[in-house]
Order: sequence, then structure tokens, then C-alpha cells
Amino acid sequence: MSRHGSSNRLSPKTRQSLANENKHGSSWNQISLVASRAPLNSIPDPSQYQWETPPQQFQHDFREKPESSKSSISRKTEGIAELQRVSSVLKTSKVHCRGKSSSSEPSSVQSTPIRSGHRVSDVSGFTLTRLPSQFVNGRGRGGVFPKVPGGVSIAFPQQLSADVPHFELDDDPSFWNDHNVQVLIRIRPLNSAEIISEGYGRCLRQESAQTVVWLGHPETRFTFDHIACESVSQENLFRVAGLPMVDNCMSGYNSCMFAYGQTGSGKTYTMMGEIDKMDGKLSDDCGITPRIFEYLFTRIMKEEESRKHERLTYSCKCSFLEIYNEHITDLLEPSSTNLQLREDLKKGVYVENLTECSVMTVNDVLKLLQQGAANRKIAATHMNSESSRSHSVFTCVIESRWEKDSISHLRFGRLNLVDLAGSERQKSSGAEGDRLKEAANINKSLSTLGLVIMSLVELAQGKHRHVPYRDSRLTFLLQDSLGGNSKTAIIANVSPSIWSANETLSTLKFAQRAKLIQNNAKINEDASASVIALQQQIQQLKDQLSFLMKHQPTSMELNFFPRAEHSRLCYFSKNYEPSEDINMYDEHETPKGAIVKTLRGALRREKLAETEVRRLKAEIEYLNCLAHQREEEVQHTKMTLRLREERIKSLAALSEGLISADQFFLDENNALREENLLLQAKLERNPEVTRYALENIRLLEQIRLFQDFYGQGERETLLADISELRNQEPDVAKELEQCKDMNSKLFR
Ligand SMILES: Nc1ncnc2c1ncn2[C@@H]1O[C@H](COP(=O)(O)OP(=O)(O)OP(=O)(O)O)[C@@H](O)[C@H]1O
Repeated sequence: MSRHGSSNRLSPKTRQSLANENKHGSSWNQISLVASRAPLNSIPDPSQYQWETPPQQFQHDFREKPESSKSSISRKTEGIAELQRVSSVLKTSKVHCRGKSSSSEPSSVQSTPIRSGHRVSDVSGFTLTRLPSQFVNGRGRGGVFPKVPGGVSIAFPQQLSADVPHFELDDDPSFWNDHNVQVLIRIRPLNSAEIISEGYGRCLRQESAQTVVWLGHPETRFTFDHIACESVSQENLFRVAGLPMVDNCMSGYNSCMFAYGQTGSGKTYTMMGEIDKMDGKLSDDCGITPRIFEYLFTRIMKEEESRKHERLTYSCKCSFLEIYNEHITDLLEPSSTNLQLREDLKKGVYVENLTECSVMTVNDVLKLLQQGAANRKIAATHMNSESSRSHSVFTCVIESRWEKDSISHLRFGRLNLVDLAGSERQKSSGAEGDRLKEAANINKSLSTLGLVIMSLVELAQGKHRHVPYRDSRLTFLLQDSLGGNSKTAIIANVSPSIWSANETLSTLKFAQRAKLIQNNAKINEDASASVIALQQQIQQLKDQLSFLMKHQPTSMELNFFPRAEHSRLCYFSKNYEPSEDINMYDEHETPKGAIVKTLRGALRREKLAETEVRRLKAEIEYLNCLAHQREEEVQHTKMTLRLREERIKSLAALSEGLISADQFFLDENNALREENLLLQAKLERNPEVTRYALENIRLLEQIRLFQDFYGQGERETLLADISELRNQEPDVAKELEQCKDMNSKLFR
């Protein structure tokens, strides 16, 4: 099923009415909770625990919710009567919530007995321990025991309020200077289905713009780089998460942002939102992607203007693809299906035959986004009436070229904006037939993503791990963004509703793990551009040299040195013009004296020319050496890559039991030794060192010339010449007067 038209999932109007709905609740639950701060691997998985009796102060009254496979959406369609019944129950529960000892409140509902200690697995792999019967559905002793979509009821101390505090997100521009991975949580507002089903029961309590507490058992506190609360605007989110991505990319870093979360948690709203313009402006509901491009093109314009002298130009090319049931489709050319992933030393992982469109304005990008969104596979599930059934990747390659010090520079950054399909449980999403197959593929690729992240975290902790990038198209494509050459922001979207408590916890744990990934982002600058520039420079110098050889010393003009600014030497040669010497003296001196002076000048110039020739030869030699080193460096990098690929293969072979551990360590040892040699060679021949050596030699040569200038009495000669000229001045003035007289006589 394809979506036609805009990707706006909820009209602003509907959202507003939802927001209004939110206003009907009671004030904050005043219960003070003891926060637990635990390292990631010690955060217990709630599913590993037997649900305990909630502490007395967390226990509320409840209503009976018969075990039923009916989803809340279908309940929603049963109409207002149900809604009224729910709100009357909510009122009751709010009253009891305020009471200190809710256990003494009378309960009017019956519990459904469930065997204690019986473990059941849910779709996401968690094992939930069923509650002792007296707690299931909150019967008897009180406590809010909402029914989670997996069909298992859990005891839950929850937030029962329509209002939640607002925390503005503060941007931190310095973050990306020393970090390569940022994790941000976005909590979306409760939706009407959740309110109908669970009222304002929330499983989260946000404490600051960095801390949130999951209110289940055991209560768990999470800290992230940023936590966007329910009321954070799309604009605020963009300023904090999107804007730095553009800056990173323009500086030549690969950048990636992806939205992760259960189905219906707000990924598409976050990444795309409303992609139409209203009155020439992006709407308030517009997501991060269009905002990124609006900012990108504004920055490009400013930069090109301010660096005109360097002839800076940017070019942007976009592509848009989806991965649906492990097949890649071009969203800009939907007839191109089942595209293949390829790997290339220079390009990295890329999709073969994917359409790439040049874009120059935000409108160009909006058109592509709309076109792609219309082609993306979506379907109605019980959790989301417009659920994305595929992962989508919108990519923009931003290239910049400029010239500085006669060297042309090329930088490029790849920006990947990924909207993942949501994880889902079959029961809650109501998936059947095609939907079920899609869901299985979605869950499979997301669990590979989870495994990749887990392996990367272990790698970062110094353990040897095979990272299963190739186990899904998604992780293979995003290889660079995960643990590779990229600055990556992960937005984990969650629902605050108690209805989604388990999914929210699992998303928070995923995000917590992702925080520990270590990427290795580098500026992408094309070395070949500098090699070409160096080769051109060498050719220029060679031309100068041969010209100099042919014409010296008589044509020792300034224009021999197009790069005169590099050499003060040229300044001196310019000031010793031979013709001036000759004209100055031949009228006033004996022929012998004039010849001696001319000869002296010629010898001086010849000496200077020789020095210049020597300097140029040395420069050519060094530039040749530099170009050679660049080429060697490229070769080294290629070899290092090859070695690493071999190591990955041997790791894979080890994990599949194809080779013994001894053999693996032997191979690993050899590979590391080889890599070490390569790195040592690279260090010794660092082009920067050569460049400094060259500069050093140039400066020494200049110093020597200055010293010669003084040492060989050139200064005195110059001073003598100047004073001689001064002496001649009255004679010349006299001669001029005589000429003027003669002229006037002649005219008369
Ligand atoms: N922060 C938010 N504010 C207001 N509405 C939101 C917010 N987040 C999501 N929504 C609304 O919730 C609904 C579901 O969101 P969305 O489609 O973005 O979820 P999703 O995570 O992409 O789901 P799926 O994985 O099924 O595609 C949409 O109608 C969307 O407009």
C-alpha cells in the first residue's frame, strides 16, 4: 500500500484537540520516588523480575479490564459510551490516588485470577513474570494494574495527570567537538487511543531535560544527552539535534540521524512531520528533515558569499530509498526495486543505480520528500493508522570546493536521515497476513540493529567482537553511521503511556546502550585533489626553471616569478634592474668605469639567479616527494582497509567455528603486525613533516640571502649608488633647466 499525498499523519487540528483533551486531568502525583542510578549493564530488565506488590503509596484503585485480544483502537470505535465509562473510572482512580492508603479504598471490581510465577514471552523477547493473582488487574489490595498490550497485566505506580512539566532543550554547540554519537529521547504526547485505554496513566516521570524515570518495577532512572518532553516544539528539537548535524556535514563529516522507537511513537513526525510549506514558510509541525535543508541552504549562501575570494562552491545531491521486507526500493523512482548494496574503497557502502538529484533550494528538497513519502509503504495497524512499514533513508551528499594557496580543496559529507519502521508486537499492532510478514522483517532488522549496537559497545569496551553489519540491509547500509566514520544522532521516540510501558523501557535501554558506541568521524577531504594540485605546481616550477635556464641573466624580470610572493628573493632581483645601472652611468663615467659597474651588476644578478634556480630545484624535489608520499598514503590506507576486511572475515570465520581460536589469534597477530608496520611507515613519511621541512629550507635560504646581502657588501654598494645619484641630482636639474631654455628658444 502506498501513501498518496502529504505525510502528515495527524492534522494540527486533531493534535490540538488531543492537547486539549490532555488538560482534563488532575494535578501531579506528589509521590516522591527514590531514584536509582545504575550503570547500563546493571540496569535490570523488568521482564527478569517477578512483579512485586507495589508499595502502598503507589497503589491506586483500578477498574476491571477483562483479558481480551481486542485492541484499544477497536475499542475506540465502540464510541463515546466507552469513553464516558473510562473517564468515570479515571475520576475514581484519581480520587484514590490522592489517598495515602489506597488499599483501604473499597474496590468495586473483580480480578481475573492468574497463576503466580508463570513466565510468558512477549514479541520483543522479554519474559514477563505474571503477577500473583491478588495483583492482577489491581483487584483487592489496590494498585493500578494496567493491561499491557502483550495481554499481561502488570503492577505499575504511574503518573496520573494530564499535565506534565515542560523542559526546554538547550543546545550545546561544543558537544560535537569531542563527541561523535549523541542520543536524544523524545516523549510524544498521549494519544486518544491511549487516553481511552489507560487514561492519563504514564509510565515515565521526567525530572529534567536530561533525566527521566521509568516508573515500573524496579523504578529506573535514565540519563541522556537530551530528553525532549511532550511539549517540546519541532523547532526546539531541530535547533538542538538537527542544526549541529548540518554544521558537521558542512565541515566534511559524514553525519547521520535516525529515529528509533516502537510503532506509533512519533518517528515519522519527528523526522518528516508536515512537509508542506504554508505561505512560503515551513509549518510549525514540520519535522527535522525539511528544517535541516532550510538551514543548510541559508548557510551555504552565506559561506559562498563570505569566501568568494577562495571561489568556494557547494553542491548537494539527494537520494531517497526504503528498505521493505529486506528489499531496497528507490523512492524517487519506485520502478527501481530490489537495488543492490555495493562496497567501494572510495565511496564506502552505496546503493547501485539509486537516483541522485541535485538540489539547490529547500523547495527542491521538499518536492523530493513529498515524492518519496507518497511512494513509501505504509499501512494501518491497530497502533498507528498510517504506520510506516519500511525503513526510509534520505541521503544528501554535500560537496564543497575551494582554492587556497594555489591548491584546490574538495570536501564532502554524507548526511543520512533515517526514519526506521517501528518495532511492534503482533498482538498490539493486530498484524496479520502481509502486515505480519512486514512486522517480522521489521523486527528482524531492528534486532540486528540492536545486536550491531551491542557488539559495538563491547568493541568500545575493548572486547573482540564480530559486528554483524551484513545480517540486514539496514545495518549494512548504515555501517559508517554505526561505529564508523560518522557523527551520529539517535532520536529514540517513546510513548509515555502506561499502555506502552514495556516498549518504552526497551527503547530507553536501546538508547542507553547506543550512547556507548564510539564512532571515528574524520573530515572527508579528497587527497587526490591536492596531489593533482601539487603535480600542477611542480609542472609550473619546471617551466619556470627551464625558462630561467634559457634566458638568464638578461631577462631577469619580475615576471619570471609568477609565485613571487613565495620568495623575498625576487624582491631583491627586482630592485637590481641592470638597465637602470647602465643608463645611469654611461653618460657620466668613463667607459671603463661603466663597464665595470655593469659587469658587477650582471655578476650579482647571475648569482641571484643561480640561487633562485637552486631554490626552485629543491622545491620541485620536495613537491615531487610530497606527491609521492600522498600516493603512498593512499596505498597505505587501501592496504589497511584490506587488512581490516581480512580481520573481519577471520573473526566471522571464528564465530562460525570455521577456524580454531589458535589459528585466529595467529592471523590476528600477523594482521596487527602488518598494520603496525604500515602505520609506522605512515608516521615517518607524514606529508605535514615534509611540508614543514620544505618551508624550513626555504626560510633558511632566505636568511642566507639576507646574510649574503650584508656580508658581500651589497648594502654598501646600494648606499654608494644612492648617494651618487643624489650627487648627480643638481647636475641633472641644471641640465633640465638648460633643455627647457633651449626648447623655449626654439619655439620662439
Ligand atoms: N511529538 C508529537 N506531537 C504531536 N503528535 C505526535 C507527536 N509524535 C507523534 N505524533 C502523532 O502520533 C501519530 C503517530 O506518529 P508517527 O506516525 O510519527 O509514528 P511512527 O513512530 O512513525 O510510527 P510507525 O513506526 O508505525 O510508522 C501521528 O499521528 C503523529 O502525528
